Amino acid sequence: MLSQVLRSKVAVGQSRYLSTAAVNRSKVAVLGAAGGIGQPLSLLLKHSPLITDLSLFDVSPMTPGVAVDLSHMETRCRVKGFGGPDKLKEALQGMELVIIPAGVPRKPGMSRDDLFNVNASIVRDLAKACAEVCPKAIIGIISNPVNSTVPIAAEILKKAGVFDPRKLFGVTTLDIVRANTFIAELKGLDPSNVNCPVIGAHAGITIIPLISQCKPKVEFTEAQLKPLTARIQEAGTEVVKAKAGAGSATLSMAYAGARFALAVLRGMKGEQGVVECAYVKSDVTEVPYFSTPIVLGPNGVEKNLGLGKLSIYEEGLVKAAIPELKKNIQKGEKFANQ
Ligand SMILES: NC(=O)c1ccc[n+]([C@@H]2O[C@H](COP(=O)([O-])OP(=O)(O)OC[C@H]3O[C@@H](n4cnc5c(N)ncnc54)[C@H](O)[C@@H]3O)[C@@H](O)[C@H]2O)c1
Ligand SMILES: O=C(O)C[C@H](O)C(=O)O
Repeated sequence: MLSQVLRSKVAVGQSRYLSTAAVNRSKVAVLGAAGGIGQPLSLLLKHSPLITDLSLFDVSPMTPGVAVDLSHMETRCRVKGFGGPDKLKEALQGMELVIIPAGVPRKPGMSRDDLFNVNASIVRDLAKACAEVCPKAIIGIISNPVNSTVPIAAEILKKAGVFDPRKLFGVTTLDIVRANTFIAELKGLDPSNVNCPVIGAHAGITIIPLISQCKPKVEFTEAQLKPLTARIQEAGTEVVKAKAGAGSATLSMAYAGARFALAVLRGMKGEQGVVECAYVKSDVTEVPYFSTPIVLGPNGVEKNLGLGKLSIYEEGLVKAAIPELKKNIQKGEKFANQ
C-alpha cells in the first residue's frame, strides 16, 4: 500500500499517525496539479488520512477531470478541481498548506536556471494569489529553479505584508530521498532505514549531502565519496537524460513531495520531533536562504537545526556552493522587485 511506504518515512509510529489523523485533518492545495508531478502527488495526498480537503488547481482544462478521477478513491479526503487561471483564487480559499509544482521541466542540456524565464513569473503570480487569498498558509515550492523561486515568493509575500519566514519552504526532499537510496545501494542497506541530511539548496554544487551525519553511520573512502556526492548532485540530470526530452523526475518527486507535505501537516498538528531538510529563510550561513534540517511545528519552521558537525570535505562543499547560491538568490529577488 502506498500509505505504508510513505508511513515508514513520514511517521514516527503508526499509532501516533492514526490518532493524529483521527482528530486533526487539513486543507491542502496543489498548484500545477494536472502535471507530471501534480497528478501522482495528488494521488498520494488523496490517500492520506491527514487531509480533509484537497484543492487541485492547474491552468490546464483537464484539472476538474483529474479531481473527478481521484474522487472515486475510497478515502475520506474530498477533492475539488479548478482548471484555468480564473479559478485560482477560488481554489485557494481556506487553504492551510499550498504545494506548488507548477511550471516547465528541463530537457536534456538545460540547467535548472534555464527554466527561470518561464517559471519565475508563474511562481510570482501564484505567490501573489496566496498572499491575497490564504495569507497564513504554509507554502512549499517545488517549481525550479528552487534556489531562485523561493526568494521570488518571499519578496512577493513581503510586498503584500504577509511574509512569515516560518511558512515558506523550497522542497528539497528528493535530494534526501536520493541520497538515502544511493547510500543504501552501496552499503546493502534497506533504504527506508537510511537517513542522510542534504543541505544547501537544489541545483548542482548547491546540493550538499552530509554523508558524515548519515544514520546509520556509513564509511566511504575519499575515492568513493566524490562520485557518490556527484551522483546525488546530478541525479536530476540522470533522470532528465533518461527521459530523453520528455521531462524530468515526476514520480520520485511526487513521493518526495508527499513525504514533505505530510511531515509539514504532522508538525502543524502538534506532533513532536518531525524533522525534514528544506530550503528556508536562514541565518545559518552568509546567504539568506539555505537548506538544513528543520524541526516542523504548528507554524512551519519551529527550529532550524543548522549545519551540525561537518567533515573537512563537507566544509569545502559548503564553501563552493555559497557564491553560486548567492547569485541564484539575488536573481530571484531582483526579478520580484523589478
Ligand atoms: N524541487 C524538486 O526537487 C523538483 C523535482 C522535479 C521537478 N521539479 C520542477 O517541478 C516543475 C514541474 O515539473 P513537472 O514534471 O510536473 O512538469 P509538467 O510540465 O509535467 O507539469 C507542470 C504543470 O504546471 C502547470 N502550469 C503551468 N503554468 C501554471 C500556472 N501558472 N498555474 C498553475 N499551473 C501551471 C502545467 O499546466 C502543467 O500541468 C518543474 O519546474 C520542474 O523543474 C522540481
Ligand atoms: O532535475 C530537474 O530538472 C528536476 C528536479 O530538480 C530534480 O532534481 O529531479
